[in-house]
Amino acid sequence: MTQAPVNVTVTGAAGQIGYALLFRIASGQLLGADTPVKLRLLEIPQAVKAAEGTAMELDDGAFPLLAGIDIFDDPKQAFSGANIGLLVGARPRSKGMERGDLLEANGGIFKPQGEAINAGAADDIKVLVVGNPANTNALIAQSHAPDVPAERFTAMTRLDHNRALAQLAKKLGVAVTDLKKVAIWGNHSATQYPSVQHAEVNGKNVAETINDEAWLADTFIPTVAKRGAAIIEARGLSSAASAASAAIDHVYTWVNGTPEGDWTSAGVVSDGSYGVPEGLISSFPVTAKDGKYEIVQGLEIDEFSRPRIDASVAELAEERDAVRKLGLI
Ligand SMILES: NC(=O)c1ccc[n+]([C@@H]2O[C@H](COP(=O)([O-])OP(=O)(O)OC[C@H]3O[C@@H](n4cnc5c(N)ncnc54)[C@H](O)[C@@H]3O)[C@@H](O)[C@H]2O)c1
Ligand SMILES: O=C(O)C[C@H](O)C(=O)O
Repeated sequence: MTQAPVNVTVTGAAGQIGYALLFRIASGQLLGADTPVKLRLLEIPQAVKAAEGTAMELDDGAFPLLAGIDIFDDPKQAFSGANIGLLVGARPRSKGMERGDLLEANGGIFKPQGEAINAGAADDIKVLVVGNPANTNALIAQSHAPDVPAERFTAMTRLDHNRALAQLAKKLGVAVTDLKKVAIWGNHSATQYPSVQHAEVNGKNVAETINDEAWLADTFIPTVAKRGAAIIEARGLSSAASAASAAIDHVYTWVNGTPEGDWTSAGVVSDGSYGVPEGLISSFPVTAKDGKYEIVQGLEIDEFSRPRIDASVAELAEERDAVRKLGLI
């Protein structure tokens, strides 16, 4: 160990993503093999006992980098001193629940968590919201943390990015590492736009190499955009290990940077780039350097891409308007 432990707060710690995520954090995959971590787990009171069970298993892993585990049911305590916040716990949609009800229920979670981050997190706090609807939950939390730079709040679309890489690698018969500059635009929802407009396979344009616009429009895009629903249909539960893996990737890249000549995708606060209204937390192609995600600038957006980006961004604006109406932002 070469440095002081980093405090990582994980909400929804007793849930299925939490179970897949915590062991990878403890093993050093979130921040690197030289960085010890202290876990601060947040759960609702009814699930604290289950979180304690997971903590017992973490102890039993004898992870050299795991410097401590604390469990809370109070966001103020859980986020006190947090350097990284992984906001996984959210209210799932239940039978008969309308979209507005879901947004309101999640507002009740992400507003106090944003306030707690504002009140007590470390100055270098980085937040990743995984719990759905991730972009709008991130917006709610961010809007209640006025003292934290807005760009420290991000929403997860790395799972969508990874799904896009996997589908393209299969189609092209290449390794995922042969692909560069794939991008997810917009919302982490079925309206998202997984784009290959600028993507390269071993230095060649992906769309030209595939040479099949119908496959891109009618198979690739819906497969990626609806993959979450397909996993729920197949497993009877939403994606967990792949979501945890993507959360690890998102934070690792944020801290350690993107490779030269490539980018990744993340939901970040819009600065107005590409016609995305300023302040919305939308997915963009992003690079990471010196601990900051930045939107890739200056890309030409073609006629195929423009309406698809706009449609997903319009959905984000609707969600923002709905939570504004509910007084949540
Ligand atoms: N962004 C993505 O790519 C992505 C991918 C997969 C799943 N998700 C979302 O992640 C979320 C978690 O998924 P899961 O499968 O782990 O769900 P889960 O139901 O197994 O676990 C959620 C946990 O959150 C806890 N929780 C609820 N309210 C809380 C609060 N106020 N504070 C702390 N904990 C709270 C619950 O007690 C539960 O243990 C869901 O919203 C899911 O839709 C997002
Ligand atoms: O939980 C869901 O609704 C699906 C999840 O966001 C996913 O993309 O797998």
